[in-house]
Amino acid sequence: MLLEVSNLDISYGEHPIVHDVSLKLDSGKVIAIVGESGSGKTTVIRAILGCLPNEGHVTNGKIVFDGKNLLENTAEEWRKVSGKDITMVFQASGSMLDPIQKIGKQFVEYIRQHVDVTEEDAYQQAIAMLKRMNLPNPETIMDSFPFELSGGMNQRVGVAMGMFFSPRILLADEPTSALDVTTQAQVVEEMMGICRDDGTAIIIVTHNLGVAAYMADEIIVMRNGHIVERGTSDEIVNNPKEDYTKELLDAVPQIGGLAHDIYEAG
Ligand SMILES: Nc1ncnc2c1ncn2[C@@H]1O[C@H](COP(=O)(O)OP(=O)(O)OP(=O)(O)O)[C@@H](O)[C@H]1O
Repeated sequence: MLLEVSNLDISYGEHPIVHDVSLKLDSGKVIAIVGESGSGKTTVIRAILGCLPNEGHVTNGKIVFDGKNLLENTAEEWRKVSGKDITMVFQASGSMLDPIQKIGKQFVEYIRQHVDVTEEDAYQQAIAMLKRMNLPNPETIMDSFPFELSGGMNQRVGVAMGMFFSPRILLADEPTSALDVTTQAQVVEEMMGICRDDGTAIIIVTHNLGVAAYMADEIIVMRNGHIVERGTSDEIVNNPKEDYTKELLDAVPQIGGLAHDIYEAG
């Protein structure tokens, strides 16, 4: 088992937010965590990456990655794992990219933080990764500021950085939410293609049950910090047990009528 999260409780300050969350993830598999805003989805994946905000802390449970409980990691051990073995693509790619630095400078620095390569090598490798994300004219992109690119392009840059080290686990926090439906589908497709090639496992956090059903082997439904239902995409979309899950499915028109169609297509 690549990742095993058991009985995780998380608080912000004195307030318990996430209760008794468990999940198991094998290499190459995809789990989607869905649920309404504030249900605790992002908090769970931030805990897995060891990047809860200051006041956030795990109060109970284990996060075992590759046989080791990450919660016992020293700061140095976390640094080695996060950004390389476990990476995160953020909601708005903008939040990952510095708005006042060119993409190329950021990408090259990111690479050189983790591996000892020359600037030129890092540059060439970054270009190759942008090509894998189907970005046209990667040299021009490297020479651009984030605000000079479209949302879809920034998103692809974020995914390219997140995938650069062929992480064992990619944590994707609504990686497509800022994009229109067609671009969403393309970016998801590209991200999954690279993950399949590299054997990367994914945990994706999303409001979009269409995206979840299309991508995921397992869907976990969260509400108020609790897991209320879980199952295969087929089970959740075609045979939901909980009223809450049914409500999320009923919201499908709001997500473009995609859930069923996309699942059938997938
Ligand atoms: N830094 C923080 N300090 C205090 N409370 C927080 C903090 N971040 C999140 N929370 C609270 O934790 C709860 C869960 O938030 P979280 O962001 O994990 O939910 P989410 O399901 O990912 O929501 P969304 O879909 O809107 O991103 C919310 O009630 C939120 O107000």
